[in-house]
Amino acid sequence: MESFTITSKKVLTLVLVIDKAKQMVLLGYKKRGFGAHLWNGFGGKVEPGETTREGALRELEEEAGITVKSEDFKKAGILLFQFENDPVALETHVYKSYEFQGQIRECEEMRPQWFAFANVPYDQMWEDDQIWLPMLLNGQDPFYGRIYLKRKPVEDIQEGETTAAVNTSTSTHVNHSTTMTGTSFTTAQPKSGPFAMWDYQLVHSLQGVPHEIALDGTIASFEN
Ligand SMILES: CNc1ncnc2c1ncn2[C@@H]1O[C@H](COP(=O)(O)OP(=O)(O)OP(=O)(O)O)[C@@H](O)[C@H]1O
Repeated sequence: MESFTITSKKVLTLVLVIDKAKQMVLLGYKKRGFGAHLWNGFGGKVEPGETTREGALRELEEEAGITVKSEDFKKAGILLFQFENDPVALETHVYKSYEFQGQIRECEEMRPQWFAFANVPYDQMWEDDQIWLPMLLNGQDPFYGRIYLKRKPVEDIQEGETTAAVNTSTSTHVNHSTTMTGTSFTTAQPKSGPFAMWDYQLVHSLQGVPHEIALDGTIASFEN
């Protein structure tokens, strides 16, 4: 795991708005920047002086034009993305809401669209989304974990690439402990995006959501 050693992290947010009655989730097509041409939740970097909650609500308003009342806005998980040969990890705080106010609108960065739970475009999303988003949609949150990604060879990220099925024969590593041990699966072939998921450790937590994941993966405290 030498090539996945990290020395610092950036704090990011990711927001999923869900229509429970219609069993649909609001995603955004990222038009530019990191993760361009992929569907994802709404979010971005947390600014100095902002809490992750405030940052998540601001990004949702900027990118989808909608607001969520504080009491409806729930922390669903925290994910530490580690990239091969990159000492800076991305600590992503995931939030969810079943309610929202305002008019959904497109912006320069994101094009929002509702998807039925059964039609989420996982083949046009970050590979890790297919691991944790079903958990969030099925109410198996909160969760936390680490996800390891490798940069794809350039020839694999050309348009029209064939997408090999991900090996899901081993079960997803979801348990009720607070440790993050065990390996789940390694993708046979990269799917979408500039990075391929290499490995992950994901835990369905009964204690709430960790405040943060330390660089060595340890968890100090939880919030509810
Ligand atoms: C590696 N696997 C991943 N899987 C799922 N989601 C991922 C992700 N890696 C990053 N993300 C999300 O992508 C957004 C990037 O945000 P990003 O555009 O960089 O931030 P922000 O809008 O502040 O950027 P600008 O400052 O406008 O450039 C942000 O929500 C972040 O959580």
